[in-house]
Parts: sequence; structure tokens; C-alpha cells
Amino acid sequence: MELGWFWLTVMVVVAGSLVSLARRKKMKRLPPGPKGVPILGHLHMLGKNPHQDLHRIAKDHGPIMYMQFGFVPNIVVSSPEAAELFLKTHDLVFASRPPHQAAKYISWDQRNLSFGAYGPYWRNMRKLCTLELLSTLKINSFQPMRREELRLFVESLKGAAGERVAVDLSDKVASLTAEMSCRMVFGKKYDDQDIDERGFKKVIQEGMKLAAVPNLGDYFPFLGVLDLQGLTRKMKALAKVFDDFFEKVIEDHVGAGDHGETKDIVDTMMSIMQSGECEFQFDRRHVKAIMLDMLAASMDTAAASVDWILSELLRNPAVMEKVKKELEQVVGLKRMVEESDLDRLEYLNMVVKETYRLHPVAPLLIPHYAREESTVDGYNIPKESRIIVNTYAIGRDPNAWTDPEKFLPERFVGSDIDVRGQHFQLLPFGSGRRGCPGIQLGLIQVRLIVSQLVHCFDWQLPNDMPPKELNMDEDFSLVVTRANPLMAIPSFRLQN
Ligand code: HEM
Repeated sequence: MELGWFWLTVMVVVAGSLVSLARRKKMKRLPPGPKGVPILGHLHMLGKNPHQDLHRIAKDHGPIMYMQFGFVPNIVVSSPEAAELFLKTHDLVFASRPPHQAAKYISWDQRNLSFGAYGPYWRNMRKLCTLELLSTLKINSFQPMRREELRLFVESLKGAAGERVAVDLSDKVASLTAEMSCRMVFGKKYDDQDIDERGFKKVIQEGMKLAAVPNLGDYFPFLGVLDLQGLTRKMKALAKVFDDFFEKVIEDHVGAGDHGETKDIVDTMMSIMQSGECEFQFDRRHVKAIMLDMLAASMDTAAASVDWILSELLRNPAVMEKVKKELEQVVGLKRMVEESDLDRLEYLNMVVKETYRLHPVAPLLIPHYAREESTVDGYNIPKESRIIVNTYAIGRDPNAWTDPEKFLPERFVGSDIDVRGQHFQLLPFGSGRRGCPGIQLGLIQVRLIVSQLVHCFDWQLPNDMPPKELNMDEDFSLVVTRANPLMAIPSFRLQN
């Protein structure tokens, strides 16, 4: 009899433990994901284009997926519904950025906006940038500068049109956006060699690459000091290049005094710093970190967007014709496009959306970071997970889009879907608290450059290449560019 009580007690204890274990397991249910390997986790599954690899893997494991990169837990988000949960429903939990070696070394210890951790400093800085540097008033104040740069750009292409030679459009557009960004941020153009013998574009692109390549120091923090990939060395060297150059820019501004009506971004930040009225610490390091943010965020994003839009137009001549027809009707062939025309170019706006659907230039956004443990859609999301929103996968989700692989701007006729972060099936600028604060400026630049190029010139692929043979391979970085430059032959089409 006594033995019976003993076994009964054992069974109750075991059953109780199993139930509580099961409950705990249920509470801690991580999202599904592929099988990993010891130490690396799933790092070995990422190749040259991680957004494409993650898209492929998510097809087997679902829209909320768990992957371990070294010691770091990652949640990969690949559908509009899942993106809404992370960027809207639980936005506050995921509004931070993970610790990041590149931002630590290159962006003055993560003092910039893009990689700044969520907290009072980031909130204040974001408010300052939105109100002082990226307001409609400020953006409009640079309109004459944009017009002037575009005129010079069209003139330089007219030369190539006269000779009927192919131009490297990728390079030309990158130079144009670099010059526009320099004038907006610094108030003037600097010579390429003022920053480094490689010039602006190359230096900024190197920063983007260093920020995007999988860095063992981010995934195995104890390995950071060993610098096995040689990345820290490169980052420190690049940080010095930026610091020396930005110090020179600040000195130039201090020496020049007041710039009158159109204050560039450095002027505005310097006057905030000198006024001493800022509610938070704001010294030269902050001015330099924001300078780099504004430059890096506006140069490559706009250039890559224009590149992908023109590539799709060249691959789809019928769409190109429709854009031209619309421009003829709205603008006419006697003048160039003005910013005030942009809102009437409805078909062009559909082309822009359709290109961003297939080619979001920041396909994985910038990683978000779980500030606390939480439960999303029944899954446990551990504190300090990185949240990777794959907008490349979302734009190709067959549940959200009919014929997702086809380039069809007409799909937006009568649709209210836009790119401003309210429609989670199309997120080229992100959404929520960390969504892009430069969206208004970015869209003006992109639509203006594309419409000008299509309006002023007819474009032909070199060597009579059939449109569908145009190579569309991608080169992954924080901003995904074409793997090969876009070459095309212009002929001028305006009447004067
Ligand atoms: C066409 C051009 C642009 C595209 C496609 C673009 C896209 C993006 C994306 C996808 C993000 C990340 C959102 C997230 O992580 O949730 C972002 C963040 C950001 N963008 Fe843009 N962007 C563009 C232009 C600009 C411009 C012109 C500026 C400013 C001059 C700018 C400044 C920023 C900043 C500061 C952030 C970080 C915001 C934060 O973390 O709080 N962007 N952008």
C-alpha cells in the first residue's frame, strides 16, 4: 500500500513537471526556422545576396522565421501581415537598432540617427532632423539648386547624344545625386580629392559596404578584437577620412559666417549647436554623425532608385512609351520638367511604385532590435533579437500580388497603395517610428531625375541589345545597386 502512494506521488510530480514544462515551452515557442549548425547557426546559409537567400528560405519556413547568426537571434519577416505586426502593432518594442560595429567605428559611436539606439537621444535627434533639416520648407529652399544641377546634367548628356555614344548612366546619375547632396548638406561642391583620392562616391559606397557585410564581430562579440576579416582596420581608416574631411567642412563654415537666406544643413546644425539651446548634448561629433547620415542616406538611395527605374523602362519599351506620352501631355516638348509637374505625372508614379515593389533599394531595411521580450502572433521573440524585414520578399509575395514577377505598373490603376508606410505590401521606405524621414526629399529627387531623363532623351541599349536581355543582377550592400552599370545611348528629343 505504502509503495502505491509512493508511485502515485511520483506520477503526479512527473505529470505536473511535464505540464509546466509543456506550458513553458508553449510560452517560449520560437518562430519556425531551418535547421542550423553548431556555432555558426544559420550564417552559412547567406550568400552574396542575403535578401534573395532569405526570400527562398522563408518559402519553406513561413513569414515569421527564426534564424541564429552566431550568438545573435534573428527574426526574419517576409509577409505584409507580419511586417504590420512588427512595424505597427508592436512598433515601440522593435524601434531600436542593434549594436553595430560599423556604426560604432564610422558613425562616432552610433551617434547618428540611422543606427542610433532607441532612447531620448535618438528621439530628440530625429525630431531635430525632421523639423529643421527635412521639413517641406527646407526641402523647397533647395529647389533652385536641384534645377541648376539638372540643367548641367542634361547639357552634359546632350554632348553624348550629339556623338551617338553610350553613356554609363549609373555613374552619371550617381555623380548627379552626389553633387546635389553635397550642395544641400555642405552648401557647395567640394572636389573629389578634398575627401580622398577615391572621391565621394567611392568613399560613401565603401561605408555602405562595410555596414552591410556580415561582420563576425557583430555575431561573435568576443571575436571583434581579433578582427579576423580585417574589417575593423578598414572601418577605422574610413572613419579617419570622414572625420578629417568633416572637420574641414565645419571650419569652412565657421570661417564663412552667415550664409544668408538658404542655409545648408551644416549651417543649420552649427547654429543649433552654438545657440546652446539644445535640450540634449549636441557637439561636433553629433554634427559630423548627422552630416554623414544625410549624405549617405540621400546619395546612393536616390541613385540606385533611378537606376532600377530606368532599367525597367528600358526592358519594357511599351511602358517607356506611355511615360513619354504622359510627359508630352503634361509638360510638352518645349521645356524641361519642373518640380511642380511631378504630382500630375500619374503613370510615372505607378512606374516608380512598381519598380520599388520589385527592387526595393534597401531590401532588408536597416535591422530593427527587440528592446524587450515579447510575443508576436503566438511566437516568443527574445529580447535583443534583430528584426530583419525582407521587403524584397514582401514585394514578391503571391498572396499580396497577382503575377508578382511581372513588371506591370497598371496594377496600381485605381489602387490607393502608396510607398509611405501605410500599406505593408509595399515598404521601400520602411514604416513606423524608424521609417525613412527623408521620404519626401527622396521621392522628389527620384521622380525629377527619371522624368527629366525620359522627357529630354530617347534611350537605346548599346549594340542593338534586345530589351529583355538587359542584365538585372544585383549587388548587395545597405543599398542594392545594379551589379553591372547601366549603359545606354541618348538622343535629344526636346524642341529647343
Ligand atoms: C529614394 C530615396 C530613399 C529611400 C528608398 C530610402 C529608404 C530608407 C529605408 C528603407 C530606411 C530604413 C527604414 C527602417 O529601418 O525601418 C531609411 C531610413 C533612413 N533614411 Fe531614407 N531613403 C531614401 C532617402 C533618404 C533621404 C533623402 C534622407 C535624408 C537626407 C534619408 C534619411 C534617412 C534616415 C536618417 C534614416 C534612418 C531613420 C531612423 O533610423 O530613425 N533617406 N531610408
